[in-house]
Amino acid sequence: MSAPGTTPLVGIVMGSDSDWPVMEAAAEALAEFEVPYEVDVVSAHRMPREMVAYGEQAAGRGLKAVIAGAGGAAHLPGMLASVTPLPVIGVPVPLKYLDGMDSLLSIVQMPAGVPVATVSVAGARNAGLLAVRMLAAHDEELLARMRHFQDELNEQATAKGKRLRAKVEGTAGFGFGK
Ligand SMILES: Nc1c(C(=O)O)ncn1[C@@H]1O[C@H](COP(=O)(O)O)[C@@H](O)[C@H]1O
Repeated sequence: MSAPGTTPLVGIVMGSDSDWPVMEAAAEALAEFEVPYEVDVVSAHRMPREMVAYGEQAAGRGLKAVIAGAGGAAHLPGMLASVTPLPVIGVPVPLKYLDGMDSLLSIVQMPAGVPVATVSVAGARNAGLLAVRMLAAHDEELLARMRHFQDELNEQATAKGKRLRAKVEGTAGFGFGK
């Protein structure tokens, strides 16, 4: 899936459609920055030949980064990283057992030479934002939008401090955000 008439720049893939409720946040982050993306199910375990083909063709199709999410024995991100020269961002998807620790450790502990940028368990939004930053390194307009986004985060955090001080002290007391 990608917006009509646009070439996807980021591929969001996952081991199963059951990962979508977690992975959707990556798509939302990319959409906020109007970065075209595609989504698909690509499992290293269940469809290894298609997984290899996806990884091998990703750069040639114009993708600049791949976000790969999987749960349990999450080999998908690492296997994709082994067949594409593109940056791969891994999202550990938490399942019913082990709270995502299994996915996290499967993704994060890659052998030297095959990097996967692992985000937190269920951290798909950060995966999307990291992909935006990667693209922004070569795109001044996107860089400006990321700076604006960071300024907004700063304002929101400052407002939280102000609200908390007002609640605890009765008035907005001393603080950085005063
Ligand atoms: N970890 C992997 C891989 C893989 O790494 O290739 N393929 C599927 N899966 C994971 O299996 C879980 C259960 O999948 P089902 O819900 O389809 O049974 C999902 O979280 C998926 O990412």
